[in-house]
This record gives sequence, C-alpha cells and structure tokens, in this order.
Amino acid sequence: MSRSLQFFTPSRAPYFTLHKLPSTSYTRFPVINFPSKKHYITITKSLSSDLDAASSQVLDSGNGQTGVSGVLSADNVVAVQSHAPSESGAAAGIEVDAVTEAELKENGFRSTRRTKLICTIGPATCGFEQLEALAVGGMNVARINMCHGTREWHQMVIERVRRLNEEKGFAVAIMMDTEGSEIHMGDLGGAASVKAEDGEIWTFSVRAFGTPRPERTINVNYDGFAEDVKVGDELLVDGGMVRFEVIEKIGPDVKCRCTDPGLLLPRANLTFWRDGSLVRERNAMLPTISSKDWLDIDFGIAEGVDFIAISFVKSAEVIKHLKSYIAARSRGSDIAVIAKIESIDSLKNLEEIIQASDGAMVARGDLGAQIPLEQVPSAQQKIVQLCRQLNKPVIVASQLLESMIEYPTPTRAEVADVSEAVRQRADALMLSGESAMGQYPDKALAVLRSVSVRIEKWWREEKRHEAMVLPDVGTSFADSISEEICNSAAKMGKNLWFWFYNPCLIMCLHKYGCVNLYLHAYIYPASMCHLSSLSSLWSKVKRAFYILRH
Ligand SMILES: Nc1ncnc2c1ncn2[C@@H]1O[C@H](COP(=O)(O)OP(=O)(O)O)[C@@H](O)[C@H]1O
Ligand SMILES: C=C(OP(=O)(O)O)C(=O)O
Ligand SMILES: [K+]
Ligand SMILES: [Mg+2]
Repeated sequence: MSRSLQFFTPSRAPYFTLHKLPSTSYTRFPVINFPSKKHYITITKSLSSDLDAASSQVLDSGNGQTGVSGVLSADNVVAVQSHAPSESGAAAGIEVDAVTEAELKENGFRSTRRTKLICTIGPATCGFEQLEALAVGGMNVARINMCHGTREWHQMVIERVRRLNEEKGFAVAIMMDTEGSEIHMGDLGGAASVKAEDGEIWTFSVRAFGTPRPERTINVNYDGFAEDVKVGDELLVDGGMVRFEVIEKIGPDVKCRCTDPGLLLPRANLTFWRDGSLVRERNAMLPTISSKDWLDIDFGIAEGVDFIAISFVKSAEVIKHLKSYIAARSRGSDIAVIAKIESIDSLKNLEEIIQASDGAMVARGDLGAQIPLEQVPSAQQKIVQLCRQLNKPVIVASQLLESMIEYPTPTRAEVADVSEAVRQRADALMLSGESAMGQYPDKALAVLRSVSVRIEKWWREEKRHEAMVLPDVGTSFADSISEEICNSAAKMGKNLWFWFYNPCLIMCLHKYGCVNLYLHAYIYPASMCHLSSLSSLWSKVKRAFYILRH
C-alpha cells in the first residue's frame, strides 16, 4: 500500500515518498566503502523537481554498466548509480558511504522534499492524464472529498490513481475525507454557481425543491435548521463569502436578505451567528460520523484507502471508535485516521484528539467559520506545534492558493502563508478548490512545491529551526538513557550539519534500537532522510549504540 505522509513509530521503519522526476544534470559525490572500493553516487539535478543545488538531491539510477544498476521502479524515476572515482569528483566531493539499492527500496526513497503535497481531486483533475500530471508535479496524496460526487466517481478516481502507481511507478496515497455532520446547502440543481446580489431575498429551506429549482431558493441539509435559527441571525455561506440576515420564518422556510453579495457554490457550508457568536445548538448534537459517513467509510475500507480524514471531530472517542471499527473490518489494515481540526469543540479537546489519531489536519476553511478569522493563524501554529511534539503528522489545509482557482499566479500573501506553514514544519500542505475545480491545478501544485523546497532549504542553511520543547517519554531507566542519547545526538546533528547528519543519526539510532518517540519528534516526523546513505559518522555512532544496547 502506498503511503506518503510520514509515520515514524518505533516498530515501523521510515517510509518515504515516491515521485517521478525528469533528470537533466549531474553533480558527483565520492562514496566510500562500497562494496570494497570507492564509488560515486550520482546526484541528479532536475529541472521540474524538488532539486536545487544542495537541498534536494535525488539519486539517479542505472547507467547499466558498472556497480549498482538498479532502477527502483519506473524508467525516469530515481535510483542509484555507481561510478568509478574521477579526479574532479574526488576532489570536490563529500565522503559518504554508498547506499545499496535494497536500503533505498526499504526507505522508499525518492525525494528530499519533506513537505508532502496533497491535492483534492475534482472535475478539473479526475482524468488519467490530469492525475499523472499531478503525480509528476509532486502530488504525494490524492484526496477525495465525500461531500461531493458519487461513490462510483470516487471509485473511478481511486482506480486511476492505483493504475498510475502500478503502471508508472508512482506512490500516490489516497485520502478519503468524510462529509461529516455539517450544515450545508444543496447542489443548486446542477448549476456551477449562483450569484446572490445585495438586498435580494432568498429562501433557505429544509424542503427539497424540484427541478427546475425555483429562483432564489436554497435547500439546507439539516432538518432542525428552521427551528434553530431566529429572526435577526446572520447566515454565513462558506465562512462569510456570502452573508444573509434572517428576516422571517414560515414553517420550514427561512427568508433571508443578502447583506454581503457573492457567489453561492454547490453544497457550500452554512453557519449561523447570533449576537456575534456562532450558534451550535442541535447541530452540535449531531454525530461526528453520520450514517452516510459510515457507508463512505465502509467504501474506503473496501477500497483500501491509505487515510481516512474525519470532518468536524469533537472528541477522541470518535477516533478511537473508528480505529477499532477499521481494525475489526480489515485485519492487518493500516488505514490511518486523520482528525480534522475545524470546530470549537475540536480545539477544546485538541491534545486528546491528536493523541488518539494518526495525524491531524488544520482545516482552516471551516475553522475560520467557527472562530474569528484573526485567531486562525495562532490556532494553526498551536496545532502544528502540538502535533510535532506528539509525533503526529499534520496537514495545513484550505485557501493556501485560493486566488489560483482563477489566476495563473498566486498573490504574494498566499506565498507568505505557504512559507509560514513550511517554516512551522507542517508535514503536508493541501490544495482544495485549486486542484479540484480550479483553472490552474498544475501551476498551483508547482507553487506549493517550489515554495516548500525553497523555504526548507533556507531554514536548513540558516539553521533557523528553534529547539523544540518535548515531554520526557522514557519510563524505565534504560529508556531514559536512550532518550538522553537521542537528545544529544539530535543536538549534535543540529550543530554539525542539520541537513545531512540528522538523517544519518536517525538511521543509526533506529537500527540500534535507541530510537524513541522523542528523537522522532525532535527531528523530522515528516521524513527527510537525506541520501539515505550512511555517512562516515555511521561507524562511530553505531559502535556507541551497539555498546549501549548489549
Ligand atoms: N468530487 C467532486 N466533484 C465535484 N466537485 C468537487 C469535487 N470535489 C471538490 N469539488 C469542488 O471543489 C471545491 C473545493 O473542494 P473542497 O474544499 O474539498 O470542498 P468544500 O468546498 O466542500 O470544502 C468544492 O466546493 C467543489 O466545488
Ligand atoms: C479542509 C476542510 O474541510 P472540507 O474541505 O471538507 O470542508 C476545511 O474546512 O478547511
Ligand atoms: K469533507
Ligand atoms: Mg471542512
């Protein structure tokens, strides 16, 4: 099963991301000790890849003549190449141990970009060629949002992604995102969008309207809607993209006046506010996983998706319940459960929710509709930090490049937002409308990729990463010793050459049983095992850990 977000657990070896990169030019590094003479690893520099001069080398494969010849999967995917030493290479290079193909395979090593990229698949990207273009562009995870489309449609997308992986050697994971018990509008009778003008009177109703849908009517999916709203309430569509004021209630119908005009999109999210506060009332009593969600989850399990993201999580219980449900339904399955943090309730129970989950998503779209917008950045920072401390992958989602739904270039503010998420060391960034129904999905992905690579490099070179405050995890004396060593090793890696040595240290520690949660959380839960090779440091450190362990 493909998996692209990184999960480091003591029992599971690191697993890294695959993707396809056209190669263009080479830099050579001399390599020692493999098998018995000097070898060189060729580092491929690629134009449209995560590579730039130092930050993102990928080992290129298969000159087919000497030494290691393995191509790991598809033709122009990365692999290992070994050469006889050359004068110039030996003079200019850094000494590292050669990496075997088997080691690379074990780590699924492809790219050094540590920030993983998730694309929501929609009408703009569901074709096989479109999916392939995204995979080439660096998509690590394809997300299907069960809020939209039919199960048959989603199944078709899954089948295409799988085919892409099998036939072309990618390893794009699949994330299924549940609809959840949110209040949202109906699907506008097939229209892509409808404009609501200032001052217009619209009817929101739990009644299902026939086709053609009467003008200025909106179906609402929540039965208690008309009872819960009051005259004077504000009705926000998509967190405020369009705003209405409730002026009258007539049975199941709620008449509203448009106060902020804008485009209504099918199935857009609805929230209502009273005296400046979000009204939750009976909606808050709805189950996190609706009966439709359970059917979708059965579908996801049957399809063997890699991740199930749960919308509007309120507590850890629902996550635990789902995890045992998945375990009972699919023995040996490693479907990971991602908690979407997008409600006030989820913020209240943040730590226990994250602890119970395999990862979290900062779902800023709905979060921004539930808490004041100016509080979203600090909430994001807190969630990302907590996830790192608890060693859980974290995704930052929604509106990263919103303007690119319509325009081929992002705003400077969007680039700054993406940079900040990378700087916070979020494990993954997610595109929503930009890739699902935007006009420039490939360009949006390219922006995420280039900004991620650039910011990662910048922070690495400047050694700007602040030390993380982590809880003690060792319970026994032996664990505490490991923990102290891990700490020191991590510190050493940071002080010496963060970018290169840390991954080597992780591998040493991992191999010799000294890896614990602490170290993983300290360094890179998101995977950045550079070169996958074992540096000359390896032999020294390995001896230390060998002694310690035996
Ligand atoms: N499977 C799909 N079929 C049709 N449209 C989709 C699909 N997935 C996403 N979209 C479109 O892309 C937009 C952005 O996707 P997303 O952020 O996942 O959903 P939402 O806007 O409901 O939170 C949606 O509002 C919808 O217009
Ligand atoms: C990612 C989110 O969830 P969805 O797109 O499913 O509403 C969000 O609300 O930001
Ligand atoms: K959803
Ligand atoms: Mg949401």
